[in-house]
Amino acid sequence: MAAAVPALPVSLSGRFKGSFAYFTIKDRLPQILTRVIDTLHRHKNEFFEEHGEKGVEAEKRAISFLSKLRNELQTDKPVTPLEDELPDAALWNQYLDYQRNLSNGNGEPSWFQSPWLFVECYMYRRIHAALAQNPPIDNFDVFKEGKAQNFFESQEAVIALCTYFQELLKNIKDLDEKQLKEELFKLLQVSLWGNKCDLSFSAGEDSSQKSSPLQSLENMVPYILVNDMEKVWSLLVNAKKNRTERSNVRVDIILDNAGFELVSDLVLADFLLSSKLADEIYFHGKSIPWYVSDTTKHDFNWTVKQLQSANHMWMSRCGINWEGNLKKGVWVFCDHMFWTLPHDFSSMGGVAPDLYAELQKSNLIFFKGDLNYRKLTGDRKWEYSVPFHQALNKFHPAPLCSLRTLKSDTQVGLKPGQGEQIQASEPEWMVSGKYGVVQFDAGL
Ligand SMILES: O=P(O)(O)OC[C@@]1(O)O[C@H](CO)[C@@H](O)[C@@H]1O
Ligand SMILES: [Mn+2]
Repeated sequence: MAAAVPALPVSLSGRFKGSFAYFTIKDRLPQILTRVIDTLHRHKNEFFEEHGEKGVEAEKRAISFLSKLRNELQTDKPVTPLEDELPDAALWNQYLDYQRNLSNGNGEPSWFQSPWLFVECYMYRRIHAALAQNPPIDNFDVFKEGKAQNFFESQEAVIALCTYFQELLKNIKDLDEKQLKEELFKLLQVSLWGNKCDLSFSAGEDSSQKSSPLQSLENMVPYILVNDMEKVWSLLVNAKKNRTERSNVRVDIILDNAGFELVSDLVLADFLLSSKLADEIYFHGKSIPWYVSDTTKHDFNWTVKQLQSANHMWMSRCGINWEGNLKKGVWVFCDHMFWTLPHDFSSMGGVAPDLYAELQKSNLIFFKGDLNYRKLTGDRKWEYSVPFHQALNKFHPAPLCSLRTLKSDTQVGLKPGQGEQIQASEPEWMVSGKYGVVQFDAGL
């Protein structure tokens, strides 16, 4: 007889009063909406100058749509179908129907009763609709200023990282395997801790990298709760050894935040190419503004341009090399609608088979950040010691590795008792961003 498939644990949700999801929906999401409304107010003159009265009217309509949204959220109203005609609207509405069926007559899906992942994604999709439906301001990214500010405030850390990296490049050809591995580990950690710098967590408050990103790495090792860096190294070294002329080693990076985190990911990607551990890197960003600080194509290109034209030799050297990588096609930026749908990744094969097939071509996929971790593991109340492979729930396009600082209360793959022990002395350990994981799954 086939072994019974264990039922999935319940989804995190605002219905659990006092949980992190509850506080996020109650406090942080309305705060984010208020900031978005303020941003539009502040740009009123600009809209007028650019588009005349039409621009101001569009701004007013967007603001009233967003105020209505904030009210629906705060009074726990049912989640309503999307009424716009954007390309993903039908998929969203199908997903809402699916949630209706799940609630099994227990009322309509609503902000505090439905899964947190669903309603939080839905809020960002409605913010997008507020703008996209209102030309001529339909291309305005309400989060752009914050992302740029985060980048500029991290300037010193960016300089420190670019300088370190350009020094490293000078003698990268002479490094033996042990030294290469050490450098990989350093840059993996910089990219991991770079994930502290997201803006939805702080509801848009300053969250830039102030100190040198390389200095304190050693002191932070004890905070890496699952550390699979050795596995990442073995995979890359073996892929390199087995590589033939026709089989390139391909690494994919599912990006998270713009600002310092993105720079740390680009440095990691450059290292993988320059060390010949990989031949090509595919970056995956968001096709609409998302979770305040996530990287869109515009943010990606803007960042490379900023580095290129920086008034600092090593920063601009990085930017010039990266632009070159994009031109040569050894770096590729992609976006896909799936990344901004509410589905967790176990449904990618069904909902976005083209994206799943694309990821299957990869030798190794890095998933950056907390939201990607939530989507990898379905955003559920897992026991801490459940194996990562099990929580992935059949999502295995290729070997993958999550680089994530803990900013939401879900975590798997810990040793028995490990989570409980930290919980006893630090009740905020899962949501403070102080802990991180480098968590690998080999796939099949
Ligand atoms: O994915 P990221 O940028 O690391 O984090 C996104 C995030 O701040 O947004 C949610 C809170 O609203 C949490 O899941 C998470 O902490
Ligand atoms: Mn993010």
